[in-house]
Amino acid sequence: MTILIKNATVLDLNRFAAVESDILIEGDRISKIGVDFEVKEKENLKVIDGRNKVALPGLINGHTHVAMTLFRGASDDLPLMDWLNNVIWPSESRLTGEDVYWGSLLGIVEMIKSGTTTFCDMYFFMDEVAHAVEQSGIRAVLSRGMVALDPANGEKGLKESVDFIKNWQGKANGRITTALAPHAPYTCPPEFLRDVIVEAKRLNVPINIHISETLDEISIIKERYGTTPVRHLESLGLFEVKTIGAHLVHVDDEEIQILKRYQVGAIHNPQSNMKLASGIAPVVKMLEAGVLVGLGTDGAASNNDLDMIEELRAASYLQKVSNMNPEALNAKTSIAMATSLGARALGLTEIGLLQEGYKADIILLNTNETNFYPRHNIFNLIAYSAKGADVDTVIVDGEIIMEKRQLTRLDEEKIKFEANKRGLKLVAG
Ligand SMILES: N[C@@H](CCSC[C@H]1O[C@@H](n2cnc3c(=O)[nH]cnc32)[C@H](O)[C@@H]1O)C(=O)O
Ligand SMILES: [Zn+2]
Repeated sequence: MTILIKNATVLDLNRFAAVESDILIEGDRISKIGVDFEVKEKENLKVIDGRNKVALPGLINGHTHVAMTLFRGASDDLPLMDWLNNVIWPSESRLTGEDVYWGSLLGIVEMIKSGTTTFCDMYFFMDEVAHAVEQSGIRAVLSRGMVALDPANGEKGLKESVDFIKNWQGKANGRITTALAPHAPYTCPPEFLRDVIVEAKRLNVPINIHISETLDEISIIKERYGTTPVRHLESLGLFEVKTIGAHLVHVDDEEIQILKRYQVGAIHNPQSNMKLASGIAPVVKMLEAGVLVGLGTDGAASNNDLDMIEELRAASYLQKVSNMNPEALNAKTSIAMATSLGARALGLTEIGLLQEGYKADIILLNTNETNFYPRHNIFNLIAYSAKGADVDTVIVDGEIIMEKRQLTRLDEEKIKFEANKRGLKLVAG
């Protein structure tokens, strides 16, 4: 189908400008942005009225565990290690593939409705997550999380990961890409990580891993290996593979230089870090050093939602208060972290900008709500006043997957019903 968005306010994140223009989408790509251009296709043309709407690249959720929506609100107000060991991991041991499928759909609906068009996931029963992605029309980088404290479990995880990558890499017209996901340096011993690095090079996929999330992790790594997580992973050669590192809360200046040198994608999850009291990542310092910093929500059980508009605002406010500087992490930078910079952090080169030739992953925010008036500065309005519910239309890969807040592919009521039933049962035991 050919889609023409007429008279929208289009965000150009290369120049950080907002321009009144039309956008033409042919197939899965943006073919033209401008005014008064001729459209040849007349028959199969869908025209969207862009007045009172701002078009921006679809938001990129750089780190989540999407099916963890099933555990949302089941257990809150705990530190990470207690939360994982005593609540989440026992409940996860009862999960079935079908549960993960419905939980993933619930999370995907939530993401689409708040403007996310790409997410990076680490979980298990990944075939089910991939089916949910395929059906929903969203884009995703998917990885099977591997915990190797018990070597047999690590081996099983690696085998499943390799099969998953072979089956799904590039599927759904390229909407699905894959990664290898050793869970964290404290759950994956060096010998296992070495095997993962070899496989990642052989399969040419990135590595997705939690790094330096809490001070507990820092103590564990210090005790076991006499160093810090980033140095430990560097010495193993892990960063020779394109790495997507979630959290990176506790990193010193020298580690920031390591992250920069290897172009590690550092995914900042401010709300999860605040809620689990993990700490405050030195985002301003990382950005100044030239690290590719993206943004993520983490799972819905530690956030507790998957709304990237909220997340980018939280990122900005957290840096302002921790640096005691209101100029820190300004509106444009936090929007870039959720879009163009986030794409680069994940190693995705065809999304994150509204630019001719790029994949057509576009969201339209309805700017006709009171929170968008007066129209002083659209970047400030998006970063500090917009809400997930202002997302009106979502296009991924050239297809409209939500129009006027109605999902075109998914049955939202059925998804809520199934996910609720399954989530309650899993946590009750
Ligand atoms: N336990 C599985 C694979 C783990 S997938 C990824 C794991 O990350 C867990 N997780 C979710 N949020 C966080 C976080 O913030 N830090 C560390 N782990 C997390 C999540 O509960 C899930 O168990 C196996 O070996 O078969
Ligand atoms: Zn996580």
